[in-house]
Amino acid sequence: MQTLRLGTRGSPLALTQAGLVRDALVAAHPGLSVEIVVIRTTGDRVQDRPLAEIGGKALWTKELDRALLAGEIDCAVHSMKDVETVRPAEIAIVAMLPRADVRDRLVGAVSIEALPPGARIGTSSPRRAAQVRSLRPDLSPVLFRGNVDTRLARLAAGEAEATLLAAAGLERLGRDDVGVAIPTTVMLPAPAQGAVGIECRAADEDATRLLAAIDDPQTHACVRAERALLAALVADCHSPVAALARIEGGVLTIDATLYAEDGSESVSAQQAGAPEDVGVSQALAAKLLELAPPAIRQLFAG
Ligand SMILES: NCc1[nH]cc(CCC(=O)O)c1CC(=O)O
Repeated sequence: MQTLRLGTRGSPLALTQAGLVRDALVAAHPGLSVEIVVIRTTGDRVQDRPLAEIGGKALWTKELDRALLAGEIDCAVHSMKDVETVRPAEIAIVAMLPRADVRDRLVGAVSIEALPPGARIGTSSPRRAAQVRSLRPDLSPVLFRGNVDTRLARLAAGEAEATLLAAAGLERLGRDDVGVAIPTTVMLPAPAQGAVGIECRAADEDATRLLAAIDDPQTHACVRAERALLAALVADCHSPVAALARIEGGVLTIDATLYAEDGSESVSAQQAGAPEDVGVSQALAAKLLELAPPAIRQLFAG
């Protein structure tokens, strides 16, 4: 019997997502054995500082990349939202599970408008901080890191009046009773939010074939377009950028908003085209940068 070693981070959400991938693989390939291998990452170790300070990039992927390239695992599961835009050439993103709810959930109030004046919002996301301040300049973002349970505990301990969490993570942890979903028209999500991706070594034909069977092409095309936008903006998961693609009638439409860090300014645009055409995202990036005031433009495109 063939065994596939599936690398993952060790957080409760990562382990749940790895379980979903294993179940999908076993359903697609009866007789395949999938071994889940937990790899500890820098992002999991250091929880008390903003991500950008710890060295910024590759916090969640570096150790998994190393294990993959060293042959200790055959594939790696990631929340696509946390995967850097530029990946090593030897590693290929082969498959994505069907996307979960892409929205953010507000925990602590029924809506952003309902929050008391000056309320503290626990988040470590520059996007969420800018978005709440663009909606309510009186609100004050405070640094909140750690996994979902840690953040909810810090909220319960009174360290903030509210926090924002991805609906996808809450749902996968069976916590969809927590908070209220904010419509994407009010708060556009992070690029790739709600998508779980699986990578393998680009040269590994066996793993590529096994993983291809569980790929959701619609999710993959939308997330590819959102990531191509980040690449064209020279942005990453620490940039105040929101983007969401959808496919309807064979046409991919992508919406995006760039923010000034304090949320005082923002610029939004939309672009549509063929799902496989990265030119759609590149055209959108060009449009956004052209419309952006200097305070926003300086944050992007290098
Ligand atoms: N950066 C942390 C992170 N990465 C992926 C998710 C949730 C799951 C997802 O968006 O796919 C979260 C937590 C959150 O934003 O609430």
